[in-house]
Amino acid sequence: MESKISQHLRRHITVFEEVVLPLTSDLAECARRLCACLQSGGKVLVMGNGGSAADAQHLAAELVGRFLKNRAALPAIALTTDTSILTAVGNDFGFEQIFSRQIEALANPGDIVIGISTSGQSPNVLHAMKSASQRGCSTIAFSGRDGGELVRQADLTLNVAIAETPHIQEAHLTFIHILCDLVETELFGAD
Ligand SMILES: O=C(CO)[C@@H](O)[C@H](O)[C@H](O)[C@H](O)COP(=O)(O)O
Ligand SMILES: [Zn+2]
Repeated sequence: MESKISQHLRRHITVFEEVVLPLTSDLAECARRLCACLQSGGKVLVMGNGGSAADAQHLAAELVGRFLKNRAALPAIALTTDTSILTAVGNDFGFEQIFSRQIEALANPGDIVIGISTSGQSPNVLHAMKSASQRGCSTIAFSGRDGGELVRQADLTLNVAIAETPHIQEAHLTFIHILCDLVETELFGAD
């Protein structure tokens, strides 16, 4: 058991050193776009499946509530939480439309739409990113492996180019914390 634990932790460290650290300037660009969007009255819409749905909710919670600072609420919506919408749209229109339908209902030009997918191939995320672009939103992908179709659709991509889903997800969660930290500091100042 101990060897399995150290194996996971060693791989985590390697991934962060070799794959995540080189994404520093992309993360900074992502933070700049989020700040510009929020400063001009836009909002953030975020989605993903499974563990990435949890990540989407984590990001929205830290923007609406707080990351570390007590400050004004920031507008962010996870498209993964309303089970009535998800079941009605999934049942009546198809699972690939559960996020795109909400984009059609909620997204305005200038909003940022973030799609989180470790494979970059989930049809419901791809469909929503397409709808977002058509509505004049800026799109950001958190992806993995070769980025899949998602990176071809997104305006900006943070791709964790490894094969293991759990390690990709661990990197995505770190992106979320770094971005919340940068947005909070840029918009509300360092303490
Ligand atoms: O968390 C995990 C595996 O670590 C799973 O729940 C995983 O998120 C699900 O299989 C998702 O459906 C995968 O979707 P995606 O990341 O390829 O878009
Ligand atoms: Zn997981």
